[in-house]
Amino acid sequence: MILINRFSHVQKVENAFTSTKVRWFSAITNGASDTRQSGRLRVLVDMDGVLADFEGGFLKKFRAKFPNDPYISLEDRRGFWVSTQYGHLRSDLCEKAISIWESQNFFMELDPLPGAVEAVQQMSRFQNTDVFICTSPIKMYKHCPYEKYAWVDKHLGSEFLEQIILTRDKTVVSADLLIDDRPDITGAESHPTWEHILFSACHNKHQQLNHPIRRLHSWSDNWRALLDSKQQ
Ligand SMILES: Cc1cn([C@H]2C[C@H](O)[C@@H](COP(=O)(O)O)O2)c(=O)[nH]c1=O
Ligand SMILES: [Mg+2]
Repeated sequence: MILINRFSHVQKVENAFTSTKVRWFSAITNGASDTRQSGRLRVLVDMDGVLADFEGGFLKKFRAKFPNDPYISLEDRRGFWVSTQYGHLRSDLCEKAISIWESQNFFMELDPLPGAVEAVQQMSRFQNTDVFICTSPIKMYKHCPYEKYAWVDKHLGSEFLEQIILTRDKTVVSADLLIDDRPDITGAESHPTWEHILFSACHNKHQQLNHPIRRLHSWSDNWRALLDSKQQ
């Protein structure tokens, strides 16, 4: 009898855990209708290249660490992957580039992009609007995930630590808008719920996109109008 009772207790805990997991999972993966039904607008804001100056920080540290090697100015940057373009410049530069963002303090010391902190703070104070910072960590996890949290704490405040989503697949996160500088955002979900707003960056500003996509040219651009356009 005691054994049976113990078993049923374990079962209950397991069932509760499973149903919590299912609810949590569906909250993350369900369609836009969920966020709109709640009457709230959900906005995902990318970090590298949107809030934090990844490209500027990279170039400064690359030139300091490898002063005798060639580099690519921000004017000449093309394509999302810095490592790929440096690899084309000279094959050993790909690894050297990677060593920069794998170093301690790289992510922590990135400067905020002009107007980024103010825009996100204002956006998060809008009525019926939830803002999340949605960012992909590098696979070398020794410093990057910690430093991304520390960066948000430093520049946006500890209350924003609740709003961080670290994922290497943004397509499975449900929202109305994703503001991101990467032109091709793909993943397990072929029909993400969000509309991708391409944030202009040195690497994408010349790019002609073959699918219709709205751009935000900088944080001085009219991001409020983009949010308004998604309000029901
Ligand atoms: C340019 C570049 C970036 N990465 C890494 C650095 C960041 O962790 C992610 C980009 O994240 P986001 O959320 O899409 O902004 O990618 C990289 O590994 N190699 C590169 O060349
Ligand atoms: Mg980015």
